[in-house]
Amino acid sequence: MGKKGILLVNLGTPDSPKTADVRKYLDEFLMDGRVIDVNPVLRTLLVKGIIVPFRGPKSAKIYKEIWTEQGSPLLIYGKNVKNAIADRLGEDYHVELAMRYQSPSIPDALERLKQAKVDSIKVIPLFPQYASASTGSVHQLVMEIVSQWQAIPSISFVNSYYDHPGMIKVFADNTRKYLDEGWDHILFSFHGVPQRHMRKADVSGEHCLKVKDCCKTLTENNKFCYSAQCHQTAKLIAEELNLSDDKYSLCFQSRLGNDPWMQPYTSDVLKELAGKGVKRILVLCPAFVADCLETLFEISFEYQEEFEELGGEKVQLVESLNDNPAWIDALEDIILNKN
Ligand SMILES: C=CC1=C(C)c2cc3[nH]c(cc4nc(cc5[nH]c(cc1n2)c(C)c5CCC(=O)O)C(CCC(=O)O)=C4C)c(C)c3C=C
Ligand SMILES: [Fe+2]
Ligand SMILES: [Fe+2]
Repeated sequence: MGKKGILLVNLGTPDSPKTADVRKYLDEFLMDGRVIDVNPVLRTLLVKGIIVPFRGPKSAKIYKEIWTEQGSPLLIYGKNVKNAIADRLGEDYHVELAMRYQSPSIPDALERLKQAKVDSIKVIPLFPQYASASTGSVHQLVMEIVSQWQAIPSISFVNSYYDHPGMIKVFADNTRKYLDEGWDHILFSFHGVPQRHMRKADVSGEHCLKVKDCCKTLTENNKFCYSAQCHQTAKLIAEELNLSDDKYSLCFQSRLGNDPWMQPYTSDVLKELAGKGVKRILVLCPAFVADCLETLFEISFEYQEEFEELGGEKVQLVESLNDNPAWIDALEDIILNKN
């Protein structure tokens, strides 16, 4: 019998923080029709004509701030997790790590699984919540590639694990370490997506952004809604920490462009909290399994600065799952038990 193939996939990061590499990364990322989901001509004009030329140098500056001697944190944690889970699963498994954009690429990782003559492939996106722009894009590309193979092995795709008890517990345990430092409020800041993506993911066509508080609870109608899955993750972590409803709130960061994104925006919530006299905020980012530009810079630097200007004092990031051994336990359970 051959081995079982496991393909772990995260979003991607530039090969280096040089402007040319950041532009290459942004170009591949934002030309994805599941990310900028407008007609191809408009997308090409927007991405190649405006976003990449102007955002490239700005993003490169930020990447330089978070870059380490070993490279981009997102990739370093990805490699550590891949090695740890491969050790854990042992001889019967062949584990590969890929990035949806840039390297290591999905085509190369799939080729290695093919060369290893695996009997099956299980695709595990490193995104706890399903979004068309993240998990959907990974699954689409894997399907496109594997559909061209002569011999197609058994293949399965994990949609999400927003409520996995082991994962929830790692976020909660990471938070507990800070709790006795006296925080006025706890924020769950998730990466946002445009509201248009929420409408498209509504399998009923009658729920998301149409019903009051549409995504605050998870139902049959919104089970693939990224926002509903984010709310559920936050609720479960809050329950694990025994937080009362008034002690925490949820918000969405990283908006790009002028279209409305999922709300409330993190910046607006910071403004509101500062207005109420809140001084010290603890922030969790449970859309990310690893610390990356969005947490290390956006939360710890940009939102810290914004909050200070509003009269606040401290925005403290709770570290992500990274290569925490308890996360490896949870991931092992996801690999072995999730369909
Ligand atoms: C958690 C899952 C993610 C979703 C969903 C997602 C959607 C999404 N993102 C952009 C635009 C950008 N995102 C950027 C960085 C980035 N995004 C995610 C994850 C999700 N994005 C991660 C893990 C990262 C960090 C990568 C790293 O190298 O550390 C960036 C690049 C940085 C910047 O210039 O700000 C952009 C741009 C859109 C438009 C979108 C959905 C439509
Ligand atoms: Fe993003
Ligand atoms: Fe929804």
